[in-house]
Amino acid sequence: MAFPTKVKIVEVGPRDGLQNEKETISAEVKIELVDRLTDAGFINIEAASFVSPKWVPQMATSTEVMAGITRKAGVIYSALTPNMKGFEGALAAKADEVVIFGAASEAFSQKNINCSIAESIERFRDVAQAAKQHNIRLRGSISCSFGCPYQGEVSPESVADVVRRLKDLGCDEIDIADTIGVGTPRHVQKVMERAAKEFPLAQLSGHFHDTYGQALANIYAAMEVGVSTFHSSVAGLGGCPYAKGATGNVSTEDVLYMMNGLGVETGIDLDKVVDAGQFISKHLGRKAVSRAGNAIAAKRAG
Ligand SMILES: CC(C)(COP(=O)([O-])OP(=O)([O-])OC[C@H]1O[C@@H](n2cnc3c(N)ncnc32)[C@H](O)[C@@H]1OP(=O)([O-])[O-])[C@@H](O)C(=O)NCCC(=O)NCCSC(=O)C[C@@](C)(O)CC(=O)[O-]
Repeated sequence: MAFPTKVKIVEVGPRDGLQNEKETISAEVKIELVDRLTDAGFINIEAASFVSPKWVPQMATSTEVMAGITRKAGVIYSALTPNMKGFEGALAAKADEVVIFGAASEAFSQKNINCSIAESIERFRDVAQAAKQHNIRLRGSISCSFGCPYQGEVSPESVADVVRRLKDLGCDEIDIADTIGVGTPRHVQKVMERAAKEFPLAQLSGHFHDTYGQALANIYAAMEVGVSTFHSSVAGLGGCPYAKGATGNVSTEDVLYMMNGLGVETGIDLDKVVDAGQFISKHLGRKAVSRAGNAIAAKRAG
């Protein structure tokens, strides 16, 4: 498989990045963040999550955020929808894509969405049908594809099994997620190649957290086997509420810096992403978790 010359970067900072923040972030700040990211050129931004506010309080403003953002034609604004209640919220908020999120680990499925993998697929079936009826794009996400904080090892076969089930539900894209950032490059290639036997490689994406500092290497390794869609988070925001110790997604600024150096097209303006990263980091009162973002900001400051 040829090394991609062009990649799609899905910006997940406004959802995955912010969902774990303890202090409530106002809808206005989230809206400004999404608008800055739209202006930077992303064609897919994960902006909201229609989950129980008791489970993830930070996402309770999702309706306001979706209503307040300035949408650009052609940009897909995605929202997480674990069940029909979530789907109804996303539909009312005019999400362009809904995300059903399961896991390759039974233990994580229980902790994250309070049901087994098989039960989750049944819940997702209704969401998938509704999404198709309303012509809304459907994405599936598979947590713990490289390891689980509760059960440890996760086999490529377990990932492939969930990929097959999500494919049967009609997903347009499927994310292979390293929730706790334990994957390493050869492992990533093995899992991606196995997943690609079940679902077209062009519609698979890599969602890497950088907990063990492997995310950029893992992205490069996934590109070597032909994966061309990746998730990242501005300023390296994030951490999963149900994966203790998990740090943020790989930082978007770092990914873009690497892609620019490789001459791989992204369509995204790195300088504007650095600005967005500095904006949200300032708001959160801490430094961005992005080597490239902080280096560029420091260079600009002289
Ligand atoms: C899935 C549920 C809802 C099941 O939770 P449950 O308790 O089993 O659900 P339930 O159907 O029994 O409902 C219980 C209560 O929740 C309400 N409820 C039920 N559904 C909704 C909804 N959609 N929106 C708002 N409220 C909802 C429902 O109305 C009821 O309210 P009550 O009567 O007690 O007042 C719950 O477990 C949940 O919300 N979990 C959140 C999980 C989550 O958001 N995790 C983080 C995102 S996943 C992630 O970050 C990983 C990813 C995608 O990034 C990839 C990776 O890196 O791994």
